[in-house]
Amino acid sequence: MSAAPADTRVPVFIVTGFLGAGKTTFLRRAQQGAAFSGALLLVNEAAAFGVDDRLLRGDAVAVTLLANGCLCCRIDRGVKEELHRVLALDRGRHAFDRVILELSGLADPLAVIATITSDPYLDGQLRIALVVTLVDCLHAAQSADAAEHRRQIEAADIVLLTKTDLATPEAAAQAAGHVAALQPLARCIDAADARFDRLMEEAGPLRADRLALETFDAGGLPRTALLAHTGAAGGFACAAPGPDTFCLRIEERLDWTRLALWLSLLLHAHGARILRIKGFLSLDGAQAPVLINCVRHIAYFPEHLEPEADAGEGAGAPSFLVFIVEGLSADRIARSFSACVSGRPVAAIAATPAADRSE
Ligand SMILES: Nc1nc2c(ncn2[C@@H]2O[C@H](COP(=O)(O)OP(=O)(O)OP(=O)(O)O)[C@@H](O)[C@H]2O)c(=O)[nH]1
Repeated sequence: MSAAPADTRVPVFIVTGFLGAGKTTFLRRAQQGAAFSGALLLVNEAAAFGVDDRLLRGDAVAVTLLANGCLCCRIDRGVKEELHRVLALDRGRHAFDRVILELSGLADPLAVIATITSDPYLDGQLRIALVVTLVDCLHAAQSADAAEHRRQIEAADIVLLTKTDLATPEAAAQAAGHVAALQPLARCIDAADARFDRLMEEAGPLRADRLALETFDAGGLPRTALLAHTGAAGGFACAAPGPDTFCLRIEERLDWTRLALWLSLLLHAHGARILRIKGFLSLDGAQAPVLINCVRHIAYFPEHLEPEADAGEGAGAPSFLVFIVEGLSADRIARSFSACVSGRPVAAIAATPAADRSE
């Protein structure tokens, strides 16, 4: 009996997880190893202003920002068009040997998978190799009600638990239990112990085993395939009305003390409604932009980027902050920022591209 022909399609590695779970942190660690070598990296952001693509370069063949918000709703203009475009440009020359797709924290990976597998051209060129979902042990319980968060775990072949260094053992155990309830077949490990290049090597058997178990349990089509196609056919319902995404862009350099005080007051008062704040700041006296990250009530240590490592416009470029919030007024936040931090008027900019907002 002759062996089945080898699958020569380009493998696609999907990295997903809710807002602030640690996707970019994991990928930044991976870019120091061999994981990015030969890869085409697509970074999807919830806002039109990219942060993550500036942090991820490594040896990747190319890095493309898909700043099209909630990707599952705009899949035709987002990942699908981009994959068609790069594959057409490549014309079989194989300039890249894998695709790494970092999804926005609000994206539904099952819808993304369905879009790729239901497009005959893409399905002929690409195969889904692995879905890695990052789950934040500090916030797994708070995010449990978000449909996106559940679908991200349901899609997972591997779940990486993040922030185990900050979480209590009880919170980490609770997060692992939450994962097991939603996707018992995923392998769940501490992100600190995970290496992306190793996961890539094991991807084939890992995914095949999970899908085989799932098919066996369901007695037919894998459950996640059914979920994906139900979502795709019916148009996956994004959480309505959904979080608001907006940006503040500030032209002048900022005073760190005033900004830090304002942020800590904002998070203290409204952290429960702040899903995410991230951005680059141009601070008085700093040689390069400073990266800041907040998730719910927590502000993480600011990171002074190395001037040569920053792929943006460098020191002195306008600061920008992306906010993803629930039930907070963008204008009030902008007014408060103007009054307490910059001393000049700052307007909140809708962070989703105009074309997308018309939908
Ligand atoms: N202490 C600690 N901090 C972490 C860990 N993982 C991520 N962080 C921090 O959490 C913040 C958010 O991490 P990101 O990697 O930007 O999260 P993300 O999932 O890419 O965020 P979005 O793309 O906005 O959804 C950053 O300040 C990280 O430094 C971890 O395991 N331990």
